[in-house]
Amino acid sequence: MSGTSLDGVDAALIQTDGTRIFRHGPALTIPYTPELRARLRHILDKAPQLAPSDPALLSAEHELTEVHAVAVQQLRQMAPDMPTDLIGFHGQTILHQLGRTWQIGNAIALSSATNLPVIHDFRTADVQAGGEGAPLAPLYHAALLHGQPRPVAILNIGGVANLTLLTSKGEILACDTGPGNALLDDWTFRHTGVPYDKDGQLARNGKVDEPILKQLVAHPFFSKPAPKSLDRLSFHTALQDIAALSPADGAATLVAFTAETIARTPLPEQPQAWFVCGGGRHNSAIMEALTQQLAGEVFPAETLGWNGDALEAECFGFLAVRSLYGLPLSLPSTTGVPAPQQGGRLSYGGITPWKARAVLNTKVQYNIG
Ligand SMILES: Nc1ncnc2c1ncn2[C@@H]1O[C@H](COP(=O)(O)OP(=O)(O)OP(=O)(O)O)[C@@H](O)[C@H]1O
Ligand SMILES: CC(=O)N[C@H]1[C@@H]2OC[C@@H](O2)[C@@H](O)[C@@H]1O[C@H](C)C(=O)O
Repeated sequence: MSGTSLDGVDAALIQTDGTRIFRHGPALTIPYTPELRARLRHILDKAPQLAPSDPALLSAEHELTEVHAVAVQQLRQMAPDMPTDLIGFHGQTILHQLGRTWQIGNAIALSSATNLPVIHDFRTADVQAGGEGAPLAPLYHAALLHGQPRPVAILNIGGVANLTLLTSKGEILACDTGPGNALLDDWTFRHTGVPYDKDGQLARNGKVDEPILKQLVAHPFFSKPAPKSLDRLSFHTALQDIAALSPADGAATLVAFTAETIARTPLPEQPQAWFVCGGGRHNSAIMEALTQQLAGEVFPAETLGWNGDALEAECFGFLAVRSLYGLPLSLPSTTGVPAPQQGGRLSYGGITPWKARAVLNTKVQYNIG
């Protein structure tokens, strides 16, 4: 998984049948080099005008696929007792708009490099069926929350923030809530040259500009009921709105923007507990703002023994298995798709047919023609 923060590749091993989670294996992160991050950022800015054959795009895609291959190799070395059957490869989202979602990453090259089947392109089927194509983590979140007192939520604060609510009746409701860390990252980088506001230090020294915050949260997206999704750049104009503020006041205002839009998300029930994953939970300014604003208790994902930096990567392993079994990846209540939707595509580059067949035959009882 390489998320919208563009900070690098998160990889995790998981043992699952796509419904139950048998074992959380090791996880790791390989940061993108500042140079690759800058190139990806540039590609993201230009994505609506880019052709899939654009040389800069292909070269970045090649490089990020190599980082994924290294991540897989390192993970396998970390857990020699956990045989790896399948890779779930999300790729890097460079564009996400109504009716169009675009992740880059070369699944055939990853399969060739690792000698494993790869499931990728998780979002297209949902979008083609009329869904938002995101968020896709909710079915994994629901599996993780199995047995927890309800209503309960998982909140992911990545570049964009998204939540999954498991209602008292056990329904799974999900949406993107608004910005996570991405605006704060861009603002911090612009003013300090470092890629993110470590532990919220910059934001803590600032004061929220209430009139600007009021104007930012008035956007109709925030009062729209779930499901709904966002692009990394969806609220990027906020950086112009706060341009005249000091670096610290701007950071404080962006932290409040993230927390307040999470708290404002219209939900049928308020969760009694929120388990927070994603890099934003390391930002104590965000966590404190959430604790103040949310009715339920706020905990880092680690409270339940999870690795909050690995959940998204684990999710795409889980979804890869669901894809292989033909189980839905999304529901009307998670992406707005009209009916539960399968998804994902399988690539196996360079794998011998007999190995591919062996893997698939043990995983699904079906004939490969
Ligand atoms: N110690 C820290 N202090 C403050 N913020 C941090 C810290 N560590 C990570 N972050 C934030 O977390 C971000 C990375 O989060 P994460 O890896 O969950 O995002 P992502 O998976 O790329 O995004 P998305 O979930 O939107 O796809 C960093 O860009 C940074 O803003
Ligand atoms: C299009 C896309 O890549 N969206 C990401 C992004 O990052 C967080 C949020 O926005 C979420 O909707 C999604 O990622 C997670 C993994 C998801 O699909 O659940």
